[in-house]
Amino acid sequence: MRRRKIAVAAGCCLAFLLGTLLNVLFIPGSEHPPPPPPRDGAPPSPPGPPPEPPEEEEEAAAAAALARQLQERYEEVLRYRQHRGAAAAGGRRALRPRERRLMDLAPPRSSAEQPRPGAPRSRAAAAAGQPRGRASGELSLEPPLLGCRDIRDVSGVQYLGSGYTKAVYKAVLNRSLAVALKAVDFGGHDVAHCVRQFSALGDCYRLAAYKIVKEMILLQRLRHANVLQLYGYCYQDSNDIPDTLTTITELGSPLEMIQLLQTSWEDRFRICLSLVRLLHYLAHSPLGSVTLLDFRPRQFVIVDGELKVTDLDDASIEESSCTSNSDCFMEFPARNFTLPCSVEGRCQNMNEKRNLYNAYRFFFTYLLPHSAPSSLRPLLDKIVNATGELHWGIDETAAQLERVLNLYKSGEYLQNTTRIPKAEYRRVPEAFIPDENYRCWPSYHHKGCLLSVFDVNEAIEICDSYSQCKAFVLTNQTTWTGRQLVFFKTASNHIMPDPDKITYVKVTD
Ligand SMILES: Nc1ncnc2c1ncn2[C@@H]1O[C@H](COP(=O)(O)OP(=O)(O)OP(=O)(O)O)[C@@H](O)[C@H]1O
Repeated sequence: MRRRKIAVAAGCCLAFLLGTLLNVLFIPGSEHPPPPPPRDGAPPSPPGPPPEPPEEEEEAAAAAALARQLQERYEEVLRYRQHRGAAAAGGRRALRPRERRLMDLAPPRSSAEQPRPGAPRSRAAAAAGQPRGRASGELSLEPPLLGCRDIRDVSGVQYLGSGYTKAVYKAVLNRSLAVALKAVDFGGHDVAHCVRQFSALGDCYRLAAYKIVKEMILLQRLRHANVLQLYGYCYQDSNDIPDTLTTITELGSPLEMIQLLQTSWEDRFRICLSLVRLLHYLAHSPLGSVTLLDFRPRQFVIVDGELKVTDLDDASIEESSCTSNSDCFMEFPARNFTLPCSVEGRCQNMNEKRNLYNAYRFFFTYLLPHSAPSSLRPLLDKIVNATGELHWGIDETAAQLERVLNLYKSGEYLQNTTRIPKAEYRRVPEAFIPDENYRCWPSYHHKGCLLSVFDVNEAIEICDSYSQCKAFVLTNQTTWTGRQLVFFKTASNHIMPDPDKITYVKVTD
């Protein structure tokens, strides 16, 4: 079972986090980075010297444990950097300078892997502007790549959030581009816990920074509309630690479930659809089937109404090995599943199914059926039930959600409903009613009743069903599905000219 993460209370650590980040951001990187500090986690000495006193033995054991963890994280990062096929076929190839830099956090194992003292620090940045071909195993950050110089003079720095390992800030670059800056949270649980255990800030920083390197590699390799975009990165010395890493990514807003529950079905459906498109991509990704081991809503952000995954440090491509079905046991708080063990000794589609069940329990049950158009309810209920029972894989689930989208966009979902208007309406072209608003739910406008409709008949149907509705105004604005936004009004006493709008006034009740 995965460890339970402890959220860092934003307020209490804000000052410290901000200080840390500002240090990271504003201490200019030297052109010649110092060699890495000596590792605290040196392996225990080979047999020969006289036995050490117990305290020193304990220290050596702790150092060895930390070195092991560093080595494991380093190897994990390598696995993600190298394409699976390439790793199996060709072994390791020489690293290009930019990749070299990314792997500078590696625990040195041989002289060949040691970061070279005196190597120009700005190498990665200098190479950054040049396009690179995409080869398997390559971490090529394509232009426009942002780097240290871009975040040296930022404005509007604002704390956004933090978790177990990282702290995230909003910043405006060049007074124009708002981005998210992510760095290891020195005050976070991960570093604090490690320092308590090993008293080695430098190596504890590195251990945590591997998570950012892994995330950065995955953001780079998993290219999809619902994966947050990586804009660049910066290595700078900070807090006596050389080469602290800050990533620069697309900015989103944290996903607030309570807020989402108050939005229109159309917008909630968009979140579910973007999640399913993401999971479909992850199941068939260039790295193999990727599972998100930490699937809480806080691992996602919203960008222009679309859901995007931001936290990838807990993503995994390992498919569990098995000798029998009982090895393929998936445990969730309210349900357990046993998946079949394939003849190749792998739990079949476990990564995909884990994602899907988490999508069901964290998203679909809350967001999909609630206040959906009544004719779509049976299909939506079927999707919720099938994913809750893991009867479908991601391909079928994605196909069914796309079907819902088509029914909704094409207006086909309205065909089964009886559409006989109760009242008569007078059409007033190029006209608008500025006031006479009433509130309704879920409205796109906080003061008035602004809803999306497929066509004028649907608007009439809505106005007929509200006793306070006496008129409505078709705007020239549309939602993400192309539906028209309509203001519903309590009266039509003041009609104003507006070339982009059409008003309909109820003439009989
Ligand atoms: N690009 C972004 N735009 C806006 N907010 C973001 C962005 N990336 C992350 N956040 C916010 O910052 C928080 C912490 O980021 P992240 O999840 O990467 O850190 P973490 O330490 O791995 O967290 P956890 O322990 O929950 O896994 C997130 O919960 C999210 O709300």
